[in-house]
Amino acid sequence: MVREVDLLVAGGGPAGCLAARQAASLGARVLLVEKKRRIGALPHCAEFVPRALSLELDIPEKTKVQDIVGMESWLGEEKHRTPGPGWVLDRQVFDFHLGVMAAKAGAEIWTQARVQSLAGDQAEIRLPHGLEKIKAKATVLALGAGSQIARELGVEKPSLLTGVQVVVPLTAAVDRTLIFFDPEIKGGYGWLFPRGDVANLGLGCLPEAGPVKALAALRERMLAEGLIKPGILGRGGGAIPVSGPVDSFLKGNVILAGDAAGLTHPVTGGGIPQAVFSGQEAGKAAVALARGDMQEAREYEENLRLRYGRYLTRALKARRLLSEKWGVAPFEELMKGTWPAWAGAQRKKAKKAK
Ligand SMILES: Cc1cc2nc3c(=O)[nH]c(=O)nc-3n(C[C@H](O)[C@H](O)[C@H](O)COP(=O)(O)OP(=O)(O)OC[C@H]3O[C@@H](n4cnc5c(N)ncnc54)[C@H](O)[C@@H]3O)c2cc1C
Repeated sequence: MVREVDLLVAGGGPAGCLAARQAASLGARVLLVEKKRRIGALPHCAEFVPRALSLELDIPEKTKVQDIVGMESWLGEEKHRTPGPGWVLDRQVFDFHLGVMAAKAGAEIWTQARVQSLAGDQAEIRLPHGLEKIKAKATVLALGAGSQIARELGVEKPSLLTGVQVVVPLTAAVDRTLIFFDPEIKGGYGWLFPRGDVANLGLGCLPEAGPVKALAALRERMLAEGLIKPGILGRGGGAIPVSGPVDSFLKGNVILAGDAAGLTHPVTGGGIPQAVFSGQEAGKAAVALARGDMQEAREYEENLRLRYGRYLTRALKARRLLSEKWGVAPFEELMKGTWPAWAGAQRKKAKKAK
């Protein structure tokens, strides 16, 4: 038997959950499918979000584990302190909370449900008890970075950095995100994002640059600096897309959102705010698409470009510096447009110096 819905949402990360919530709250019959056992189970993430995200989404206190006052970037021996307030979240709690919001709005959620194929309005979902066939008027594709299903729809494979991360005990409280640029971390950077007594210590770099070895070296450095204690409480990692937005966010009756749409920042690897924005917008657009309103559905592309076009274009330029000129890229060039607050602070400093 084929199950019919208005909207199929593929993937239960932030983009998928918010698309499902938005569409369900507009009255659509929504089915969200997630391959993991639980929404929010072990997301690959350093878990930092800027405070500005709260303008778009109510972020409950229970999802925040650490207040962040700013950022400290290490470039060799140089250290730059810049503004950049935000929070380190507990992504497991955060993503689950978004799933609950979607369910409360009326979306039906299936876990341990893997999208096996997607063609036109037909999808096959692999569940523990067998295969389910779904007929959907529209689909939101929010399967994260580099999915095979996206490729089958004609989405080009993005360039991916390999992200690796460990959870380590801190020696003392830290209230900033620490960022490390180092020639050993080729094509990317390292991070230490505090979360109470522990921190997410990780890096993203070119896969061929030996991410595991580079992370071991970074951990040794942090131990030598006295920032962390010995021991590893957890390990994780994942792919970080860094080639920018896909050529089209609409593929027939499929709408791409979040990492699947290539919205991750090509230098910082940050993608939660873009997943939140695009998920909500994709939910609205998918409802329009399901009732055959192409005009409104196309506004999705326009909204994404208006909101993130310039930001991501500038970041792509910085990414090129990171890939091509690594080792000689001046810090200020690298950072241009990457963290706007940083740029603002530098401008003020330069004015004062004059
Ligand atoms: C190591 C690392 C650190 C990061 N740190 C940060 C950070 O500090 N701040 C930040 O803003 N961003 C960070 N990011 C990026 C951030 O995690 C993503 O941008 C964000 O999760 C994107 O949300 P999404 O909903 O698009 O995709 P995802 O969160 O990846 O969700 C996709 C979902 O689809 C599911 N799925 C995949 N295939 C299938 C299938 N066939 N069938 C059913 N379900 C499927 C997956 O299980 C997953 O739950 C980091 C990424 C990595 C890898």
